[in-house]
Amino acid sequence: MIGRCRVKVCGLTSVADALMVSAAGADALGLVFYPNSKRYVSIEQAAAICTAVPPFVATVGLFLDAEACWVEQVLAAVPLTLLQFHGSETPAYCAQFQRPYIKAVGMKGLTARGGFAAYADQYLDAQGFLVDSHAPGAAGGTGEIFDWTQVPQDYPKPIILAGGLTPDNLAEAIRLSRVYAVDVSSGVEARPGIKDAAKVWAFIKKANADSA
Ligand SMILES: O=C(O)c1ccccc1N[C@@H]1O[C@H](COP(=O)(O)O)[C@@H](O)[C@H]1O
Repeated sequence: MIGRCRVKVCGLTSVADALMVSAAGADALGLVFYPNSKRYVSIEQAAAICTAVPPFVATVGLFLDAEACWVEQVLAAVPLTLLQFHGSETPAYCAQFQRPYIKAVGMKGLTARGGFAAYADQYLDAQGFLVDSHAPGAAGGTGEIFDWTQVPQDYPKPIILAGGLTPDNLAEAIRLSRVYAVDVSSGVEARPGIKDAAKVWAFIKKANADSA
């Protein structure tokens, strides 16, 4: 990692939380379009959030093994900057929307760094890879950490670290992983889908202090 570690805060469900997280200095906000999630947002809520966020804060739509027509429906109504595919979506599936995207990679079981590269290399047009704690092929968003020393160090595309990050463990996570960005959801919540302002500010302050 060179320079500041960027921060994505995921699982926003209200305009008020989106504005608070933006004011705290987040680079990106995540909106979960996976209907089984406790952080699921409707198209109407998501459109209101995207309209309200200030310039230069990216909006990221998270999908998990969604029907392509659901992704298209969201894209038609919500001005998203980036897509995040968090399931077992194939490279062809991810590419079909012709939008910038990141692919989540489950690190559990991918113990060798070569395993990561063999998987990630298939997604030729991905903008980057989000490494999370789930097993390959399993659903992510478990709130668990994994062995941060296994985060790929020399992969040629940006790596985003996710999974169980909190204001308390972030410094160690950044030190060991040296990633381009971190992504947090449950670690800065008061309860699922509702962010805790003090935790959000503490998390972003730590990210700024412990990178560069
Ligand atoms: O947030 C969810 O509900 C979710 C559901 C299904 C897949 C991913 C989900 N969230 C993403 O999971 C990682 C880790 O989150 P956490 O910080 O451990 O709670 C992150 O990328 C979230 O965006």
